[in-house]
Amino acid sequence: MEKKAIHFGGGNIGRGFVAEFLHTAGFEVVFVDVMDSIINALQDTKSYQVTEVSDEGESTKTITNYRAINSKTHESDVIQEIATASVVTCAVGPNILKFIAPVIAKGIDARTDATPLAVIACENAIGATDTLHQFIKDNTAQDRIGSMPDRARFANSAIDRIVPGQAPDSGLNVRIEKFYEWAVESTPFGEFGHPEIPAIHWVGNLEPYIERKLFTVNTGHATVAYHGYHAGKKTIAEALQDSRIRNIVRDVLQETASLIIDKHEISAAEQQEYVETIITRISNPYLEDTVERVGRAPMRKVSRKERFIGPAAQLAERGGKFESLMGSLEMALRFQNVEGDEESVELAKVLKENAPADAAIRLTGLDRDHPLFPHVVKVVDGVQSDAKYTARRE
Ligand SMILES: NC(=O)c1ccc[n+]([C@@H]2O[C@H](COP(=O)([O-])OP(=O)(O)OC[C@H]3O[C@@H](n4cnc5c(N)ncnc54)[C@H](O)[C@@H]3O)[C@@H](O)[C@H]2O)c1
Ligand SMILES: O=P(O)(O)OC[C@@H](O)[C@@H](O)[C@H](O)[C@H](O)CO
Repeated sequence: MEKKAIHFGGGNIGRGFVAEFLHTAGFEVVFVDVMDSIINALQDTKSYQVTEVSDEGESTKTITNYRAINSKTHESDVIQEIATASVVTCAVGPNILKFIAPVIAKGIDARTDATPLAVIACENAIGATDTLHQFIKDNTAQDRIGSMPDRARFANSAIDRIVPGQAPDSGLNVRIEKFYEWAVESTPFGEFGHPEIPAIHWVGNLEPYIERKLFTVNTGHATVAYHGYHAGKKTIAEALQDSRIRNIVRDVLQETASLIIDKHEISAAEQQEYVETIITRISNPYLEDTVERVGRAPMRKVSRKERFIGPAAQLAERGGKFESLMGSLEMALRFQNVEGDEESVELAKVLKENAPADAAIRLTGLDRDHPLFPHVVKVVDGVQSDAKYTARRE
């Protein structure tokens, strides 16, 4: 029987990463999305192309063997597909997990197969599958929760590949970088074993992988985006041509490197090599990745476990340096009222309506007695007091 995977989110990383590797592993991929244009395009085509772009040139793969369902209008079809699939993945954004959980819960509940479904959330967030799992439990009858491991197993993942926004005329085709890394926990599958997906690096302990990725790739990327946005740069590659921004990124990544080396027993030389690879990757001029895409959703990005506060809080607890991370935080807080970015509008409102300490708590989730807290309050106060922003507060 053909293996079937249900993938939520037919966007950039969904089509350009997850579906590509599921397809290569021999799965039929059933995309689930809520956007009519994507569903219609997937239903009307038999293939799309994924093109890797680098200074070595371009290389194109054709993705076939997929279907697509709109969960807004065809929920019972999605439940049926999940009930008979081997894998469920998603790449919808961490804030959307609560919305996809009810239908996944119903699909899991309807399963009769002896092998549990493998559920892997592919989001930029620590413990995204755990978060989804909790939402699924919240949507499952109490007397069915104990036996859920017979029907589904949940594994966290760390996913890395830069997929920028695509040109408006590109249709379903995706231009991406060549590099990729997909690390997934193997232990949740127990005696059943993990699904066979060659692109996945199966690991016993995911924490070093996800922290290293989020606190290097995404901390660096977001730092360039926010500093670049304020310097009037259009793309990440353009921002990195500015030596001031390049130096800032290096300083920030030195701070997070000290945490990663200290906490995860990764050698200084290995981390240095990783940092150099990341700087080269995000400098890739062929990707045309905009500062708005990389800076998107600033409230998520300044939250407790995320790319700035996550490492800075741990560094503060360990007596490490985090000044440059506070500089990135400041620039993130100035990413306000950006067209098309709802969180940037909400961020402006929170900063306008709250005293510094209250805004700091609301935005970062830090406790008042955390050693990082006074430093964050100072940054918030500085942004609120800035003449440009004071005008908006009155
Ligand atoms: N783009 C990258 O470089 C990259 C790399 C690694 C990880 N990620 C992560 O992958 C996730 C998706 O990012 P992206 O860049 O592909 O974003 P995207 O906006 O291109 O894709 C998200 C997709 O999810 C769909 N969606 C929204 N609500 C939904 C719902 N309720 N049910 C089903 N589908 C729904 C959207 O319609 C869209 O097609 C994010 O968590 C991001 O951090 C992105
Ligand atoms: O997807 P976000 O909004 O969490 O972060 C924006 C980018 O940093 C991100 O999408 C990277 O391109 C990706 O994480 C690279 O693996």
